[in-house]
Amino acid sequence: MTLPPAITLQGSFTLGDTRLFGPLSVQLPAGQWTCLLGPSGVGKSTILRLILDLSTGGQFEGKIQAEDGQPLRDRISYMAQSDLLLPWLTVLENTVLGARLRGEPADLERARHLLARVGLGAHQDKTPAALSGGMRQRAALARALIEDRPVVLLDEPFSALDAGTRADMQELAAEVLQGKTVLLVTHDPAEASRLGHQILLLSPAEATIWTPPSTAPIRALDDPDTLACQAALLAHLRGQIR
Ligand SMILES: Nc1ncnc2c1ncn2[C@@H]1O[C@H](COP(=O)(O)OP(=O)(O)OP(=O)(O)O)[C@@H](O)[C@H]1O
Repeated sequence: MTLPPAITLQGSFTLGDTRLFGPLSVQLPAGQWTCLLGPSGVGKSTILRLILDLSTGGQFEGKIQAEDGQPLRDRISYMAQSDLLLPWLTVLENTVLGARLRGEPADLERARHLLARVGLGAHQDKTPAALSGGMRQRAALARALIEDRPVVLLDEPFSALDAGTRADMQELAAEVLQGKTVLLVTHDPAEASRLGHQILLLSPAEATIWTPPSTAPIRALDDPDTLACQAALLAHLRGQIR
């Protein structure tokens, strides 16, 4: 595996005749978690799709590059907002789908281990239709975590989970993805305050840096600085949409 690179995105994005965001500059530090927040529809998922070089329905003018100058293609693991599980495969088969699509041997032992860690050990032979929404999201998380890629893009990966499970999955993701360059889209100020080495607030005009707590992630849920960051961030976001 190559070392996790820093990534820069500079430019503007237009949908039809309307500029959605930019010109802006986003820097993702190497080997760190960046949490991206912003109002619904501002273009957070679009930024992930641009980094992935997937279709967006719009036009991007600018550049996206890894600091090491190497292509990002084949170095990214992605968890989309919808789970994208294949309905005819079991949970275990969905977890190793990436290897299967690449024609590589599947690491079933690691897949089973990760499924146990996300609480789906007893459900690995079921199809997605037999799972709840939160269980499907955890299956999609296991599929993203099993890919040993230096860059990881997560689009609201914990949004369907109950509070306790969400905290557990944040801790698991922080452990498994330690040292990788991670971009996490979230609407949750508590999540960003807990997980972010860097917190970015996206608006149509710019991406601004919100100062995270001075301690290293992952931070304790009851850490006073983390709670203060969460409260201040929420107040700011509420002010933005009023
Ligand atoms: N494939 C597409 N074709 C055309 N327009 C699209 C497409 N995908 C997204 N859009 C539009 O692009 C804009 C930004 O969408 P995007 O999903 O990036 O926002 P977001 O900030 O992630 O929103 P949310 O927080 O609600 O998930 C929205 O106006 C959306 O309707």
